[in-house]
Amino acid sequence: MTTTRVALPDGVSLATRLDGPEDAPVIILSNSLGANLAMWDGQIDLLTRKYRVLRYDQRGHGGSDAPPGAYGFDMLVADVVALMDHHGIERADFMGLSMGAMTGMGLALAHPDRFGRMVLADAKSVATDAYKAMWDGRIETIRTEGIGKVAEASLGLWFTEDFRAAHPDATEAARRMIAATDPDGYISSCHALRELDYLKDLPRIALPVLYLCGGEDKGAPPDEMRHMAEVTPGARYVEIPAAGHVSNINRPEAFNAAVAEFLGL
Ligand SMILES: O=C(O)CC1=CCC(=O)O1
Repeated sequence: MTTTRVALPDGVSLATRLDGPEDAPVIILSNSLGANLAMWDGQIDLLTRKYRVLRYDQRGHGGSDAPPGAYGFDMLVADVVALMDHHGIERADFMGLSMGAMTGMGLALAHPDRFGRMVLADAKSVATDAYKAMWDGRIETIRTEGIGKVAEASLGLWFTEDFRAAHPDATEAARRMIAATDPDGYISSCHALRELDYLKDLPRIALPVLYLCGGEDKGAPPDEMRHMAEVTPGARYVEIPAAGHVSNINRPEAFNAAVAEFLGL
C-alpha cells in the first residue's frame, strides 16, 4: 500500500493515502484507536465510485508520528483541517469510526463550513467517571504488560465471537495492527478519550449525520448511540445486527449498504 507522509504546520507528519478519481468530491476517513488507515480497505471500492478518498493514520498510530504528551480532540480535529489545507480541499464528506467518529463530531462542531455529510460509527460522546477509570486502567496495562496484552483483549470488543471463529485471518490481522501501534501514541490517544465531552454539544450539529452502531458493540453501546442520534438535529441512526465495535470490518456488507444509502452511492 502506498502511503505518503504529510508534514503539518505543527511539525507532526501524518501517513496518508489517496484513492479514486482525482477530480471527484473528497471524503476523509479517520481510524479508531489502535487501528490505521488499512481498517477502511473494505469500504474503498464502494467509496471510489463517487469520491476521491483521503485516509490517514491518526497521530500516534500506524505510519504517523507519535509526538509525546497527552492528545486532545482539539488536536485531532486540527490535524484533519491541516490535512485538508495541505491538499487544497475546501470541503469534504467525512467518515470516522470510534475515535475517528469522535474526531468527526469535533469537526462538525468547529468547522461546519468545511464539511458536508458525516458518517459517525461506533462512537461514544462523553466520558463518564467509569469510562475515565477504564482508560486509566488501560494506560497502566500498557505500561506494565505492553500493548500486546491490549491487542489480545481488544479483539473480543472489536468483533463478535462468530466473526472471530469464521475469520481467523482477519482477526489475526487486526491483532497485529493494534500490537504494531506505538505504545506511547496509544497512551497519548487514551488521554483524549478520557476527556471526551461532546454529548452536550451534539444539538448544535448542523450537518447531515448518519450514526452507525454494531448491535453488539460494547465499546459504544446502541442505547448510547440512539440517544446521540435523538439529540443531533436531523440525524439518522442505523444499527448493524451481529456486529461488534469495529462494525465496518465485522459486517462490511451491512455497513456499506447503510453508507451507500446515506451518501447516494
Ligand atoms: O478500544 C476500545 O475500548 C474502544 C475504542 C474506544 C475509542 C476507540 O477508537 O476504540
